[in-house]
Amino acid sequence: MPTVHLRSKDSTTPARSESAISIRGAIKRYGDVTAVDGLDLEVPYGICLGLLGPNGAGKSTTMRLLTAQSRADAGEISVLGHPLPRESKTARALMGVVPQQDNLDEELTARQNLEVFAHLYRVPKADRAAAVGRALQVAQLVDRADTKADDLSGGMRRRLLIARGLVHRPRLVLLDEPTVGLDPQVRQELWSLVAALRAEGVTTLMSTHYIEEAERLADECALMSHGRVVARGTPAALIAEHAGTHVDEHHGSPERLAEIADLAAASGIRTRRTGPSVSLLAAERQPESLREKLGAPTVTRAASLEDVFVILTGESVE
Ligand SMILES: Nc1ncnc2c1ncn2[C@@H]1O[C@H](COP(=O)(O)OP(=O)(O)OP(=O)(O)O)[C@@H](O)[C@H]1O
Repeated sequence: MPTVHLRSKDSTTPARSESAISIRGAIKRYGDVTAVDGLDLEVPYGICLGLLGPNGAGKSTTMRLLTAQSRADAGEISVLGHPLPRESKTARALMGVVPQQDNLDEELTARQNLEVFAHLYRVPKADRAAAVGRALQVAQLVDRADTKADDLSGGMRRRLLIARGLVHRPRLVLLDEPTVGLDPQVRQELWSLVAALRAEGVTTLMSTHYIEEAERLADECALMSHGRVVARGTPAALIAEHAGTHVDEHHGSPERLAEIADLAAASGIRTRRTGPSVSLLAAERQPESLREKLGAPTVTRAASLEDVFVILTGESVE
């Protein structure tokens, strides 16, 4: 990964807000569906916050509210100190947005795609060539600058999409499911790109339903379920609070597993079903009496963010 400078040079003039993003009590309804349901979210400057949640949790809707593509039915939202929707134009010009859907112009080359956005983001004419050159470097597409987007591989297009959102060196970047549907190798490449942003101190809000992605890249995670944040903290803190230090997995017949789950619940120990086993979270907290009734677990393993995700959202993971 080349050393690239992604952060805005104008960071000497930070907005006078405490958070890069502030969402208070936001509600967004689509007919009978409440996609965002009283959402509170503060993103301090300089961190990468992972917005983690299952499909339908409201992550994309939250992103759309922040880019003012959607208007909240209630609540207060401000981005880089600019209240939305009143100052959405200013806010949009200051942030970089990387959408979930690939919306590159396929007829244009990589360079031309970046030029169009440098223009849209009002990069001064004299600086545009340098901005585009830097973005090509970020995307590692210097050699493919004159290739039409249509002829780039899936991974190259994703990198271009991210670099396009960075062409004006924004202080805040919104990444909506940056690696959804990509193969593991391409995902790894994009992770280095996001890690570079983080190292540069660019504030990043990244929605994802890949737990590993959040665990690797995010300083903090906000776990979203049914339109609101149900837990927030560093991955380590979330694991310690909700899943303890270790998990006991018990295998057995379906009847035995149901019995184990009932016994654990009666002792206030949370469980999750994983295929042919039942897992006791924070197993170190189980009383001796329960341990005696259950016998030795089949496997004992370290608690993970996946355990937290499953227990708090009630969803399984891919
Ligand atoms: N334009 C829309 N019209 C109607 N319902 C919508 C619309 N956009 C989102 N929804 C609904 O709002 C809820 C939240 O959707 P949203 O796309 O924000 O979730 P998500 O967490 O981003 O999930 P995914 O990972 O699948 O994108 C879902 O029930 C979805 O069907």
